[in-house]
Amino acid sequence: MSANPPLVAVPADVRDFEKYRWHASPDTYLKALVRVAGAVPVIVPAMIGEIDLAAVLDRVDGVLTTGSASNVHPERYGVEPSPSFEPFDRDRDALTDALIGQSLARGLPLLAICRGHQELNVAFGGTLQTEIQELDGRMDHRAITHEDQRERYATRHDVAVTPGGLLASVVGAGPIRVNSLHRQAIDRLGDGLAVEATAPDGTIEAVSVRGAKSFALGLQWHPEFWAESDAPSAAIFEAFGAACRARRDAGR
Ligand SMILES: N[C@@H](CCC(=O)NCCCC(=O)O)C(=O)O
Repeated sequence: MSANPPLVAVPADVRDFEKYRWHASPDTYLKALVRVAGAVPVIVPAMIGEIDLAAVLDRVDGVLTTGSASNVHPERYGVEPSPSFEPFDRDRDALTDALIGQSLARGLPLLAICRGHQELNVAFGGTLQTEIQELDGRMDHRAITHEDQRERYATRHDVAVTPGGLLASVVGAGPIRVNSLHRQAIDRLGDGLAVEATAPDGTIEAVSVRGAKSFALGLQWHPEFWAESDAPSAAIFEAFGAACRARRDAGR
């Protein structure tokens, strides 16, 4: 561990188990931040309204929003809720919406993964589709059923990388092979976002924030899972870590 590592805020998911309510994040994201980005994650409880988020953002050098089995509540993008959009985590929705807006306004680096990528689109006024595997011409982007997470997170399809974009500057011209564990996807792209990668069925797989003051990338896939062994996944976490170090060096 290097001296004075950058600190990265990670919004917690809220889960009920073992008779307690937990505010927690999967360790795959935390390990990729520590081991590949060279950063220290700081898990932020999903208690917006009770915590001073500005005071947290004063002290961190970047934000990473994780994937999750829960979905952004459709009311956030103007769609009537129905069971096909469940499960929800409305406390996380509220936290990530504020974190994304405030971190970008401050010029903090942002890496938004899977649910986080969908949250980024909604934060910019975009919408999501649910059960995309049931739509004409679309692939099945869901995880396979398997006990072994390495099988669930095995790479499934290529993505075409937009030439000249932020992602291309990190992973090269592509295409790159990615994993896929989602049933929702971007429908209408948020104003102010740029498409950075697409799947063969047209699914928007990566976005960046136009005119962002720092690194700001959303990815529908999961580079965290293979960040220690897959070159494009490592490059993404290394680039995010470098942006966080630059932010730290510039003064919080
Ligand atoms: N719930 C959303 C986002 C998908 C996501 O973040 N997946 C993370 C992995 C969850 C798992 O272990 O299956 C969607 O389904 O689109």
